[in-house]
Amino acid sequence: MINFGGHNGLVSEPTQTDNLDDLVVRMAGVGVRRGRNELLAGLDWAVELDERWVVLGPNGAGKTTLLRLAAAELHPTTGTVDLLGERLGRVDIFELRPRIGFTSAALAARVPAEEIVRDVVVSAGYAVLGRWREVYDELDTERAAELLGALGIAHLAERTFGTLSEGERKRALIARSLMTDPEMLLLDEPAAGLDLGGREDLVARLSTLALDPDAPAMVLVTHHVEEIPPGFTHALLLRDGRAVVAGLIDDVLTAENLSKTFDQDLMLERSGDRFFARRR
Ligand SMILES: Nc1ncnc2c1ncn2[C@@H]1O[C@H](COP(=O)(O)OP(=O)(O)OP(=O)(O)O)[C@@H](O)[C@H]1O
Repeated sequence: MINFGGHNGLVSEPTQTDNLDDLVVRMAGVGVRRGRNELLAGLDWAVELDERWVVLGPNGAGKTTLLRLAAAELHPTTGTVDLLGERLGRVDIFELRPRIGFTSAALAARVPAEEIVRDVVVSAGYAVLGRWREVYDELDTERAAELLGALGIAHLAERTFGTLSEGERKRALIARSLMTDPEMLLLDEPAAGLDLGGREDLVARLSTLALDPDAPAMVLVTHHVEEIPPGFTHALLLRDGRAVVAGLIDDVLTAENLSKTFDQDLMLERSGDRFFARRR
């Protein structure tokens, strides 16, 4: 079990009046435009502290753009984005970012191949990447070891990042994203490129995390319903930069909604707490 420092425990029992304090993401009327392209449009979305969201949609739907907004990497062209109670545009993003864990293929590509895995993880606490000559605090080094253990790759701590398999890299970067004990964890296609065993292992580990009441709020982007870890509570389906539907996973994940989102006649099956989809 990972020690999350208990920041969730500091929050008082939610009541109707302080519900707003529990919002880790609030987007209102959000649009992102680049030239003539509307990457996102008219998006209203809120994520609460104890929620685990999956964002599903076809290629080009705007999923990564949405996650980059939630990671304070991007500003909206229209509308407002509040993250952890702070309004984007009014807050110092360098203070905000350590409170948000983020993994993506873009981040993986920026890790120098010769970086030692333990340093990839521990350097997150210092908001750096590829600066392995930092002198790290012993407690931070211990936490990095604990996180690598929780993700099943403690034995790879001394290896260089470049020698890891795709699946091992993903796990190392998830460990890194948890290093700062973030209040929100954003995962952009964490299972992309993994073989069946690697995917199943990652889904199981993310499920353990999702079911841990002390874990941060989570948002996971994927193209595949098979990659939804048990314990995820909500889903947002995106198509052409717009929300098709959003809400509790059991209400949102239907064959009809998936068919609308992916513009195909799809069947959806549920086996236990996992989902499977195919063309009708
Ligand atoms: N800087 C840009 N200028 C113009 N168009 C852009 C820019 N960045 C992204 N886009 C377009 O915006 C759309 C949404 O991109 P985004 O990466 O958010 O989609 P996605 O749902 O994550 O896609 P994928 O599943 O393929 O990763 C795409 O059509 C993309 O080509």
